[in-house]
Amino acid sequence: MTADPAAPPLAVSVGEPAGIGAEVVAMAWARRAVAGLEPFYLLADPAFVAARLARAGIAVPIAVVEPETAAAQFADALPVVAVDGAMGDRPGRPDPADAAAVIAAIETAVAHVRDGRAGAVVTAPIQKSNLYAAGFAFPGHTEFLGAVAARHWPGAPCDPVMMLAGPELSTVPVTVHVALKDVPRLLTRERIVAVGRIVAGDLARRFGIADPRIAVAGLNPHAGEDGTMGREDLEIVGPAVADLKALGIRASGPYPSDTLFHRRARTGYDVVLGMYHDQVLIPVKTIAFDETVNVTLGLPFVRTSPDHGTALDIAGRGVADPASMVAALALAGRMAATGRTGAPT
Ligand SMILES: NC(=O)c1ccc[n+]([C@@H]2O[C@H](COP(=O)([O-])OP(=O)(O)OC[C@H]3O[C@@H](n4cnc5c(N)ncnc54)[C@H](O)[C@@H]3O)[C@@H](O)[C@H]2O)c1
Ligand SMILES: N[C@H](C(=O)O)[C@H](O)COP(=O)(O)O
Repeated sequence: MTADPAAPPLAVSVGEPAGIGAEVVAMAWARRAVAGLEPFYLLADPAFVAARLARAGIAVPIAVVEPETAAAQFADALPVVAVDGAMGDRPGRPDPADAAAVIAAIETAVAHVRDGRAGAVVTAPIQKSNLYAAGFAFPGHTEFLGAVAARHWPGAPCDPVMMLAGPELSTVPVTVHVALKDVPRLLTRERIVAVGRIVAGDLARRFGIADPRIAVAGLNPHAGEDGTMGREDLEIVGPAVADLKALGIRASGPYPSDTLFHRRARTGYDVVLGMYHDQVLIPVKTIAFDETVNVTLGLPFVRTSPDHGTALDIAGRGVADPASMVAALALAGRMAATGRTGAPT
């Protein structure tokens, strides 16, 4: 892909300051040329970023900028746009005092895209429990971004759908950040169809897969074994697959999920729609933890994220692998370019 010099840079929210976010963003910047990354800037407290990079021994210069001057600085330094609020350099020790600035970074990234100052949002991981402790009312970025988008793009479709996109496997959970015991209650024919439609539409529009093959995983062992191991696959998942087919979408299933992810099975579809988080995030992270990207479909803007979390256990040491952040930045750049030109790159 050739970078468009007129394209706005990508806005990257720093995520949990006690985690590895700032470190993997700086290390991704160091790989910008070899990875062919579009210009990006980090939304954070600049004093925190400087302190963390020094502590971690990451020799990346930073430049405090506005979004409009980020691209010009990108060759020489990691551009940092200051957010409201301070962030503490406490590796491995999240503090609810940082939560307001962490949330402000995410909100600001979206506002910058809305205003045309940024081309896409890339988020470094948040420590969900730390934000909850400070009153954050959303299970994760995915749900929060849906609410922020609805505010900034009134009337536009905003139904966030999580997709984990890896080099060999891409998966979508229909239910996301909910307790396993609540999944059967939350699983409806209508919701499976709604998610399937968003996946089919966005894979065509944003990924250039014109008629994506969607394999739908069953909820129960052996997809219910004809109703003997749970009736949801007969009564909810199966009818939803039929509805998707009736809409002209190339959906199939429900399939037993234990045999849906091996190498040969993976040649038969473009994406798996699963019924709950771990059913489809375990295989994708097991196959390619370092390269997989979390993409939010169903929004009026592009958002990507690495697939890993805050990695509190290794924060502050400069040893985190930035590969998934590099992949998230690269994918956001490609998706933003597709949005500008209408053609997948
Ligand atoms: N996008 C996001 O905001 C996001 C994504 C996933 C998890 N999380 C959050 O992160 C927190 C911690 O989650 P977790 O412990 O389940 O998963 P985790 O991904 O943070 O860590 C799991 C293991 O993988 C290692 N690891 C993670 N990323 C690494 C990297 N880049 N290089 C080297 N090793 C790496 C960690 O050291 C740890 O041993 C939770 O609050 C969770 O909700 C946030
Ligand atoms: N469910 C994601 C995962 O395990 O990788 C992660 O929690 C990120 O979710 P958000 O992007 O919604 O924060």
